[in-house]
Amino acid sequence: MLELKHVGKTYKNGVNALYNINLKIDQGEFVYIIGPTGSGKSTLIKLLDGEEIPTKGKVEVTGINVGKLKHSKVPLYRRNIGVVFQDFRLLERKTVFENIAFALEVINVPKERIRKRVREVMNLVGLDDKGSSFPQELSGGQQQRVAIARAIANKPKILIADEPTGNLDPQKSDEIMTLLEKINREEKTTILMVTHDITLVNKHRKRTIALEAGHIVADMNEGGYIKHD
Ligand SMILES: Nc1ncnc2c1ncn2[C@@H]1O[C@H](COP(=O)(O)OP(=O)(O)OP(=O)(O)O)[C@@H](O)[C@H]1O
Repeated sequence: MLELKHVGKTYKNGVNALYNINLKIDQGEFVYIIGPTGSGKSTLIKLLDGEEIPTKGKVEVTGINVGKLKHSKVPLYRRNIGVVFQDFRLLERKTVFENIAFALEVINVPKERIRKRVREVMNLVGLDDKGSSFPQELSGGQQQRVAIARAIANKPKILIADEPTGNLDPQKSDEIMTLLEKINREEKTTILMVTHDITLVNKHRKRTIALEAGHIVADMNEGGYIKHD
């Protein structure tokens, strides 16, 4: 479902961010991407969502050659991918319900379907009773749940979670992991999670891809990565 073949990325300023990356991720996998700062994790994600174009090789996602997509086709392609960030990025003036609904409104989903799906994902993330709350009225963990609900509302094939637990305490981080595992299981979403949280990686063991200075230095099926930045 996702394949990188001999992918290299050199930015315009001459920085080499990735070298000869070969990687295959199957539908339904849950994969961690770890590595020290500057190792190329964000670049890898940007190549997947079409924000950046590889300077070498081929990035293929759901059969689409992402690096060759026309600019005008990128928004439609991105509907395949949901993204969650460390800092939640919710719309402060909209309620929880509206935040999630908005993601569907912008892609012209009919109103009735929006209502149904928003209720469904609010239930999935355990926030049935928070529809009319505003983001500031929620805890960090709850805000991240809303961001996750919004990211999966249109049933993307891939969910990219970029340090989703970076702003949360260990217990809340654990709960978010459990939620992501449930989404992976129930919605069959392929999940790529970038993280610095080695405790989580060691506790919720999964395939773990480690980057260092633009190279894949390890790809471990059962995780259990013990190394410090
Ligand atoms: N837009 C850009 N232009 C030029 N160089 C860039 C750009 N984005 C990233 N880089 C460089 O590419 C390399 C990889 O950066 P990247 O952001 O992918 O690392 P990262 O692993 O995501 O780091 P972090 O954990 O700090 O987010 C770094 O040397 C960085 O300075």
